[in-house]
Amino acid sequence: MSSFSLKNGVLHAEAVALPTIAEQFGTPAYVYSRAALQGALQEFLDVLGAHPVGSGALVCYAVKANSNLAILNLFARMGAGFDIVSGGELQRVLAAGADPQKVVFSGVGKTAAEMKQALDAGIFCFNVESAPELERLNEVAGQCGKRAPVSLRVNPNVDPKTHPYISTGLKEAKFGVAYDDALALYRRAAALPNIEVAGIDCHIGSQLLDPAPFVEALDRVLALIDQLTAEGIAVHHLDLGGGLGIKYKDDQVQPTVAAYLNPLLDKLAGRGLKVVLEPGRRLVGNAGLLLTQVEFLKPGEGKSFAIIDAAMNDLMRPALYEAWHDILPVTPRAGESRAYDVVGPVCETGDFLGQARPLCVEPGDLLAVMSAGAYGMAMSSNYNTRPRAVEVMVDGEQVYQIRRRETVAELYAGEQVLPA
Ligand SMILES: Cc1ncc(COP(=O)(O)O)c(C=O)c1O
Ligand SMILES: N[C@@H](CCCC[NH3+])C(=O)O
Repeated sequence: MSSFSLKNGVLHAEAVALPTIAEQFGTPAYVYSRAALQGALQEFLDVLGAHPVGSGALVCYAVKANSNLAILNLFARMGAGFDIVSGGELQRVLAAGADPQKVVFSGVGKTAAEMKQALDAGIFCFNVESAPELERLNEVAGQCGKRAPVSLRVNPNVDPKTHPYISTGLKEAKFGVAYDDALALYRRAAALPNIEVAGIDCHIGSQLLDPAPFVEALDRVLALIDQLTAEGIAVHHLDLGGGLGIKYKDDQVQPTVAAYLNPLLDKLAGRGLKVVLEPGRRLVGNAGLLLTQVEFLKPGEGKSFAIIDAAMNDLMRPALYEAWHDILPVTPRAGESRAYDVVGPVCETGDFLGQARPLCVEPGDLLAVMSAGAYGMAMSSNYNTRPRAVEVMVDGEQVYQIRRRETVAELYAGEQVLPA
């Protein structure tokens, strides 16, 4: 299912031609498809709904992947919960209409203020990532006169076989509690007066295209659950994290949600655990593209550059991870193509969105940087005093602006010069 396709030689988002969007909103622009967003979440809901273990499961969208209110609101309306990693994200999801009882709070550095904020909101669970965090949470909950529901994020030491920068479940990662320490920390949690052991959590990394490591991680977590049960420490839910990958490149195969989830759900039969999932990228990644215009061409002997009006500040994944995003001409030309490095105006050699891409383009042409819905806008910055791009959502023939383009004045509005 692609919501972005060529119609009469022009790339469309659903029923809307991308040049129309460029004319109305300018470039660079993030363009999302409502149908693709909802379809991606629905795939999870369908698989869960069809499995006996999946009823009562909670899909907590990982807000970090794309935190636009309109997207959060769409997911909330479909019954999703949210996985947050900051007080800011909590405020966002509540503003978007989230049910706090469907919010889980992950992250290695929760401040006391963030803990209080989440306790006051009445979130579903804190995914605790270290011993000192557990102690702090106990203290803050005591001050608030509450008991904090807790899962320990257990690090199963499984290799997710993904990019090292986005793998999180290995022993050497900063995330989670080491597998071998988890039992002792659960004992401590069970003994603390203001902590209520609620569940267990694990997340092994991002952009996994092979479901096997998820199964391996689950086996390790289940062994731990058995040890906990033997000690009389009951966990009621199992949070399997996010991490399911998407297809960025033609030669990649994107596993179906069923292929990923069913083997996991099968293993949980008869255990009576509520399942929680935290997908991020999979729900939004292929539902968004970055629309940009070619400013100049710099053909050369060695390298040729297509200089576009989007840059690493808009989409930093290529610069940060050498991540590959498909770059498509919006109105493909007939003619000979040349290998271009597609680069932005930012003053960094690493400011590229693609390298050696065969393209037949002219200045003024529009390009679509595909699969940019996840960790695109969310990781954008104002480097080089570049206002962040506009975001629009296409729904059939309608286009809605869901975040306006920033103005330069907004970028320095909080700054102040010294008195004369
Ligand atoms: C704790 C946690 N949950 C969920 C996610 C979402 O991951 P993804 O976007 O790969 O599904 C992440 C990011 O890797 C994470 O750190
Ligand atoms: N930002 C990363 C993924 C990090 C996942 C968050 N733990 C990416 O763009 O691929």
